[in-house]
Amino acid sequence: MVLDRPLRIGTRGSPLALAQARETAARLVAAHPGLPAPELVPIKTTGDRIQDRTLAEAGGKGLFTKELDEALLDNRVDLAVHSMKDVPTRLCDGTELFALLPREDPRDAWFARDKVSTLLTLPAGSVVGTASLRRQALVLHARPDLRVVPLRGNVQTRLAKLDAGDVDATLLAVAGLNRLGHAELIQHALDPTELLPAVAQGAVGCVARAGDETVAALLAALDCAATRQRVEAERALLTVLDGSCRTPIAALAMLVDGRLILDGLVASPDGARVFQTRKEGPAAHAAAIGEEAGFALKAQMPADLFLA
Ligand SMILES: NCc1[nH]cc(CCC(=O)O)c1CC(=O)O
Repeated sequence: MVLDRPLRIGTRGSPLALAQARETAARLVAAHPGLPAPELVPIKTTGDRIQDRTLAEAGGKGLFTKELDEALLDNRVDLAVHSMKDVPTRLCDGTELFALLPREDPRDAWFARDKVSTLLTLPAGSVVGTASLRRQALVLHARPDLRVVPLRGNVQTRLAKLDAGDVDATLLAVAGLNRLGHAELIQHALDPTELLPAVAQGAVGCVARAGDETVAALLAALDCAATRQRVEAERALLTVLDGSCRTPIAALAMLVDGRLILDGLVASPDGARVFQTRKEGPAAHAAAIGEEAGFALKAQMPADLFLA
């Protein structure tokens, strides 16, 4: 398939978003020899503008996707590249998810200012910086004696704040550091049994206009089936729980010999209460396994957890 003009790829302007968009462009060109080099179109989203409060405080869904959806629907871009972690379970009407790139490492990476302390050995009373309610809840669950304060900004900003002594430790997605070419900065990756990742962490998705057959066909070559099954299961769990920014939810699906194993968790923001489930089945039933896990969590959790 050959297009006579460059594809316009909508992306946020952060270094990580640009790296993901560049990877998508490179994969498109590799899959479709003769395709004109795609053009990157950086677009600022509401999530990029909010710097004075955490996103949970700001509320609302699609803080990192809305302006990219608008650009798609206005025909200013042909596709948008997203961290799937930031994409609401219900996509914007008129858009469709056409490809998931091969998933990166889904785990969270740990950074201590002293470069030796771990989540378990950090001195009592130490301050962990994170704006993620999930990371906050799971850190406090493991270590109720630590303090969690909001820490926002892109990867570089947060690591600079750690160096400057604003906090004693922080967490970032391993995937982000790997995709930025900074794997060497990772002190260690937290095991999912210790800190279960966010739904779709490490997955990158390509969204385009529903019914755009040309772009759909170009993106079909990029879709990773294993990633799709894992992300489908995790997002089905999230859909059942109607995940809002205010509820710490975590899920991770793994594939083993054609079977999908899904771990899911909900917690109170203070980490005092954690509810977990594990469901498994044939990988082809990914969505059903996700729903089953979601309902199992819903059955365990007290209603006030959603309001906490
Ligand atoms: N909410 C911000 C965000 N969205 C995706 C990633 C990392 C990359 C990924 O999970 O794919 C990050 C930063 C982080 O959590 O450290």
